[in-house]
Amino acid sequence: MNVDNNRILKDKTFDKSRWIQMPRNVVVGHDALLQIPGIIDDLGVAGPIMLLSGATTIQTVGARVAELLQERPVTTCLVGRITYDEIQRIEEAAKEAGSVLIIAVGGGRVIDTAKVVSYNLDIQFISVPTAASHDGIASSRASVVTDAGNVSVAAQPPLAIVADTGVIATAPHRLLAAGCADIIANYTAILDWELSHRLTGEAISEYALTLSKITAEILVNNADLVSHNDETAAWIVVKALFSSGIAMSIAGSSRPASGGEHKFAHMLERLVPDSALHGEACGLGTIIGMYFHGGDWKGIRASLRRIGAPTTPKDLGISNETCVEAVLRACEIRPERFTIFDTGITREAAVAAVEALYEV
Ligand SMILES: NC(=O)C1=CN([C@@H]2O[C@H](COP(=O)(O)OP(=O)(O)OC[C@H]3O[C@@H](n4cnc5c(N)ncnc54)[C@H](OP(=O)(O)O)[C@@H]3O)[C@@H](O)[C@H]2O)C=CC1
Ligand SMILES: O=C(CO)COP(=O)(O)O
Ligand SMILES: [Zn+2]
Repeated sequence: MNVDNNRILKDKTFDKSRWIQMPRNVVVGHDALLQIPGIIDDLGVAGPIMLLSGATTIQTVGARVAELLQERPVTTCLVGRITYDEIQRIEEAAKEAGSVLIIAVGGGRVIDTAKVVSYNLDIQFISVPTAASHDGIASSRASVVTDAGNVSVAAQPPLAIVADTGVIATAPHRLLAAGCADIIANYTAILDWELSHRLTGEAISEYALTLSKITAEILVNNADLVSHNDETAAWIVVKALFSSGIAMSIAGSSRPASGGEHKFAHMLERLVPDSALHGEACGLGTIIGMYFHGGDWKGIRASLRRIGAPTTPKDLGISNETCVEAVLRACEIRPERFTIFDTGITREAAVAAVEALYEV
């Protein structure tokens, strides 16, 4: 059943209520894909299935999942950019096919699309990440691209997550490094949340905040283990992405994992679409955000470098000027979310921050 995570039920004695939705089955490990038919049976969902995937992932993992489901009625749909038009197109296809369950096999775009479509149609969905590239694997939020930039919308968390570490370990290392950067972003996301709490009185959830922070710390402590084509590395990163997603579900917002560094990343995506993976842009934003907070930005940069994530505009193939523009215009994204990027940064300060990225 879909719910508004922030629904407030008025009551005479206690006027606060929150409905937190969490995944029911989480299967992580080698050959976890093989568990999908059993998981569907365990969930007791019977009827037509919509298999959502991406243009690349359908050819490998999506095809394997389709084979595992060959006894069942399955409609396959490929997801492009996650916009409201695209969501509507997939909703229509799911309605036409009478789908009662969505299985999302792919990266963050595919999984976020399934979250919104399943929420709108009030049907269930299973998240099958093909890469550890983002922390939306488990969360009840989805990020949708609009003309005004990315918006974070309430959505349905997966009823089950199937993370096959064999699959994830063979994905390009760039995706794993981006997932790590999306977690490292939690450092500045929580600093921004605390800043907003102090300056604007915004409510914070200590549980969500602490979980988000510990998740980033554990990941950074294990950074040396994050190597390519290694299932242990896939394990470590998937656990962190799951944990960060749960922090968002507890908060009922992406606040614990998305602050100014994400606003910067969303603006960069708007200025130069597809120049970076989501996590890569967030990593760059985290160094810059930490620089403005006066924190250990060199430590953040060192962790990102160790993992193999980009740390300069040059690494991403974009100009310093574009990066400065993204710093200055990050405040246009989700203006209601107060962060260090919303404090009136001057062009001189933005240029200095971007130049500092190259310091040895
Ligand atoms: N809701 C939330 O809480 C969160 C949402 N997000 C969202 O997630 C998205 C970012 O996710 P991300 O995964 O980086 O981006 P994408 O979903 O765009 O995936 C990036 C690319 O990786 C490819 N890919 C995925 N898995 C594999 C694999 N095993 N082998 C080869 N290629 C593969 C995809 O292929 P294909 O063409 O098949 O798609 C795609 O081309 C953004 O839209 C972001 O806003 C991010 C964090 C949190
Ligand atoms: O990416 C996220 C957390 O990593 C959350 O997405 P938003 O920035 O769209 O809220
Ligand atoms: Zn993110």
